[in-house]
This record gives sequence, structure tokens and C-alpha cells, in this order.
Amino acid sequence: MNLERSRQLFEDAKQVIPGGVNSPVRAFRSVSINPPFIREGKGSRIFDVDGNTYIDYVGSWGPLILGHTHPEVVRALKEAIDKGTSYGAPTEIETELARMVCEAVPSVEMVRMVNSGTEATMSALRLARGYTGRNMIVKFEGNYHGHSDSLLIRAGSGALTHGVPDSPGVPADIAQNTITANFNDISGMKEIFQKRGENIAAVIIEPIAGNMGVVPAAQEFMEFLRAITAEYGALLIFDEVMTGFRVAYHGAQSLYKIQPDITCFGKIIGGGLPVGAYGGKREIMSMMSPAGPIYQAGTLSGNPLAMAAGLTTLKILKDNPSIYTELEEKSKLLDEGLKDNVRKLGLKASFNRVGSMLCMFFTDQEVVNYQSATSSDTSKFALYFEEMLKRGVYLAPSQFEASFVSASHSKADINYTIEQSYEALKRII
Ligand SMILES: Cc1ncc(COP(=O)(O)O)c(C=O)c1O
Ligand SMILES: NCC(=O)CCC(=O)O
Repeated sequence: MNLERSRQLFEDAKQVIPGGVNSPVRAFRSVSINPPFIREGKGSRIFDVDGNTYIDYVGSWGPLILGHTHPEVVRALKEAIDKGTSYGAPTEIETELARMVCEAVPSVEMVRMVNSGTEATMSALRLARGYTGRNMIVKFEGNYHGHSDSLLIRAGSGALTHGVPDSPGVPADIAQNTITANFNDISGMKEIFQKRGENIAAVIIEPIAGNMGVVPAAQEFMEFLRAITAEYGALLIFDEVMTGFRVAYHGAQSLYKIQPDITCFGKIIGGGLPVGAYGGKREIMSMMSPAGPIYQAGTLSGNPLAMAAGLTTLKILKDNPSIYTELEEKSKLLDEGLKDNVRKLGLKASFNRVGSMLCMFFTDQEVVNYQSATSSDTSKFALYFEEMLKRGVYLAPSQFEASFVSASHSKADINYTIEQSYEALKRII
């Protein structure tokens, strides 16, 4: 496999960008290879600068549920760009997108657009603290909510992959307001609330965690969280940056049938452009400036290009509910094919999947939390990853990430992936 041009570009990048990348996970450190530099994407494929083609299961880390350069999204962007790139003034399309989000997710009566998932969760915490007048936040070990100070503690995703779940630079007096809890552990949560319940502003959770691999919360656990937060007057925040419009049009909360107080979005609602959002009940959201006293702002928030890409994506998803049925079918096919390979080769692996988010863990434990996820053999994953890349299948370069199937993946793509996975696994045992 030739990655020579990518290697050169990576060396150049390292001269002027820390680690050569603008987000750590892109450096492929944990799989010890140089990352391909991407030239373009189309549908389920990405093409690198050395002429290699890959079936892409990263989809820009989740946003591209319709695949790369979907013609309608591209058209909407071209139309928007001809009119202007940003005004820093209200536009009609912001209300249109806000309305679509509110209609899709009943717990969200009002929503504020920001520019990333990080901003969404950071602002949601400020809102929860301002609304409740309390400081403490509970987050779960292995959940990742972006890189704001309060949340970069026992975090998943790149922080976990790169071994820095607690980053230097986060002041201790900020960190002490974050309590970390075990995912899916009811008795652990009970204890936390018994000790600190009166001081807890919010519990934030990825309902279907996607940043320690894919690890869904158990239904009883979610019901318990809803009940205990309500009992103590704390807010329940669902981080649906990854799951929103992904696992179902109405989000993970529609699968659990639980309404959080605040929901965070990102990824899909920007259709591949930089967007995040947070929303919730009118009474809570009305605390945000200028309606209320809690401040949060953004020069480029509600950017017309980002709104155009997001709105077009959501409209396509809403008008074509069969997309979700097909995503389920294709993802199930992939999941079962991968399981079958593992069985045929007599290997040990554990699988989690919800809709088009899936993960194969190199462990024989059932993966239900951070401890079981991190029992995976990451060096085996690295070998597998490299074998798959060589065979033209681009997975997320870490054991602790989800694979995403998109509407643009064909059954032939999936079957090819299953075949190549068999060959890759055979090579590494
Ligand atoms: C669940 C979750 N929350 C928050 C974020 C942060 O979003 P962003 O990278 O857009 O800041 C991510 C991904 O990065 C995520 O997966
Ligand atoms: N699951 C991890 C992410 O979505 C974040 C990507 C990044 O940090 O670049």
C-alpha cells in the first residue's frame, strides 16, 4: 500500500500544526501508522492523495449519515454560498432548522445553535448550573462530551485513546466540580446522590456511548437516572451529539422513551459543516441570554452555510424514513457478518450495535462500561485496523470509537467489508 505522498504531507504538517493534525484522533497514533491525507469523498468512499480508495465507516466521525457530497446537500450549499457566507444577523433558515429539531425531539421546545458539540455541552452545563444555582456535574467514565474543562475528565474518545483522560491544563478547582460515575451502575449513582445530591446541577450522559466503542446504557439505568435527577432537582442532560438523528430520527431518547431536561446535538444537524446545538424545555431555555441572564454567544453561530447543509440533511432524513430501516438492515448484515467471521476463526470478540453505530471489541467480556471496554486488546485492534486499511476499508483508528454505516453504503460495500474482515482477522491470529 502506497502512502508516500500522505507521509510527506504529514511531515510538512507537523512543522506547523501540533502533531500534524487539528484533532488528535486523526494522527492515527494508537494504530502506529501515518494517516492517509484525504483528497475527496463521494458516497461511501474516500480517496487519498496517493490514489487509494477506501470504504469509509468514519463519515467524518458521524455527521455524514447520507455519505460524502450528497448531491442535494451540495446543491443547498452552492445556493447558500452565492448569497453570502455569514452576516452575524438573524436569518430565516435558523428558525427553520430550530423548528425541525423541536418537531423531531419532543423534549426540545427551544434550541440554540452553536458551532460544535463541545460548545453545545459546555453551554448546556452553564445553563444547568445557572438554572439550578448548583455547581456539581456528574459525568460517566469513558463518555466524551468534547474538550471543555469540566468535561475533559475520565473522558473517552481521543482522550482515552491517547491515554490522557484527565488533561493537564484543567484547573483542579474546576475538576473538583465534576464527579465521575460508572456507566450502567445504579448503586454507584445512588451513593453519589446520597452524598452530594443537593449540590448536583446535572447528570450528563451519552445514552448510547460511542466514545469508548459503542456501549448502550441499559433501559433500567436510564429510567433510574431520570427518576433520581428529578427527585433531587438536578437536570438530566442527554448528549446526543453522536446519537441525535443517527440511531433514530427522534434520537436515542425516543428509543428509551425518556425525556431529558436538556439535549445536546452536533454532527448530523450540521450535515458535515461545523454545528452544535442545545435545547430543552421552554422554561429552562428561556434562561439563556438575551431572553434570560445566562450568557452564551457566537460570531458564526447559525451560520447560513451550516444551516443549509443541516436543514437539507434533516429534510432528507425526515422525508425518507426508509433510510433508517435500510440503515438497520445494512448494519445488522455487517454486524452479523463480522460475528460470523469471529466464530468461524474461533476468535474471541464482543460486539455492540445500536442501529448504524457499531463496534467490535477485542475482548471476551460483554462490554457494558469503561472497565469492560478497556479490557480489549488494543494492540490486536491496531493490527486489524491496518489490515483493513490495506484492504480498502477505513475504520476509526481506535478501539474506542464507533463505526458508522451511512445511507450511501451499498450491500456490496458491506459484503466486501465482511469478506475483507475475515481475511484481516485471519492474518492477525
Ligand atoms: C457524544 C459527543 N459529544 C460531544 C462531542 C464533541 O463534539 P465536537 O467534536 O464537535 O466538539 C463528540 C464528538 O466529538 C461526541 O461524540
Ligand atoms: N468519537 C470521537 C469524535 O467524534 C471526535 C472526533 C475528534 O475528536 O476529532
